[in-house]
Amino acid sequence: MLDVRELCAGYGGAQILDRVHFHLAKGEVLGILGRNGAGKSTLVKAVMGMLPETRGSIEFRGQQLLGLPTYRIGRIGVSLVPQGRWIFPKLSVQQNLEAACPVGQDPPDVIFTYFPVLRHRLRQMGGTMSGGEQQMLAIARAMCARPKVLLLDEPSDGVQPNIVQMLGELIPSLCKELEISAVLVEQNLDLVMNAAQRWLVLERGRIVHEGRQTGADELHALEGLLGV
Ligand SMILES: Nc1ncnc2c1ncn2[C@@H]1O[C@H](COP(=O)(O)OP(=O)(O)OP(=O)(O)O)[C@@H](O)[C@H]1O
Repeated sequence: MLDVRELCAGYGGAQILDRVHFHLAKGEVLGILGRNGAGKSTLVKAVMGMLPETRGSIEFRGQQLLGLPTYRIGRIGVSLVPQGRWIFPKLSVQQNLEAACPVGQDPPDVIFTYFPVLRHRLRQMGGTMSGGEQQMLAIARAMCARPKVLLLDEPSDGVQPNIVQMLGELIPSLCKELEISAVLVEQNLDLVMNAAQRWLVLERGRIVHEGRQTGADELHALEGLLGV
């Protein structure tokens, strides 16, 4: 679904990502781990076409995304759930969802299958919802564009543990059932090991580790790399 090669990106002449390389298979959940400032958010922003200083190659089903504006990348089938959620706080849940739908389309019903709480909150202002509920809204909003690739940037941030556990079960089942592939950027090791089939560790903008086994050795290696 996504084939990223030699990706370099940064801000104002400062290079943050250094020749990042990965692929994402259909229906796969790929974790991206790393300490604060490692470049995780920069990676998803670069894929979304939000950073002008991006070089390398980002292919989505064989189509080059590099150089396309963000709205085109969204229309082609890649959706971002940004860190901090960025829902519209003064719009209702319904309006938040409608704002993300292609013109003339309603929010897909399937979002209420995965997030039934939203159906009962359609008139509530987004900003009055809890952190966990806002995260569900942010994921549901991204699904309104009917993406084939979801980029989830630290969905556990500011969310209580029971909802994080729920996300750990929901993300892989949603991807499997709807044939969506996901890049799951996280600092929460448990969430990544529960939800992802494979994970990469970024350190100062470079991939320094790739794992897929959930055993004690891998956990120990990840804890060392992440300093937890
Ligand atoms: N808009 C910006 N302008 C300049 N530098 C930036 C900007 N955004 C991020 N950076 C720098 O890029 C580096 C990587 O930041 P990034 O947000 O990608 O890290 P991260 O791994 O997502 O961290 P965290 O887990 O804390 O969110 C950091 O050194 C950060 O200070």
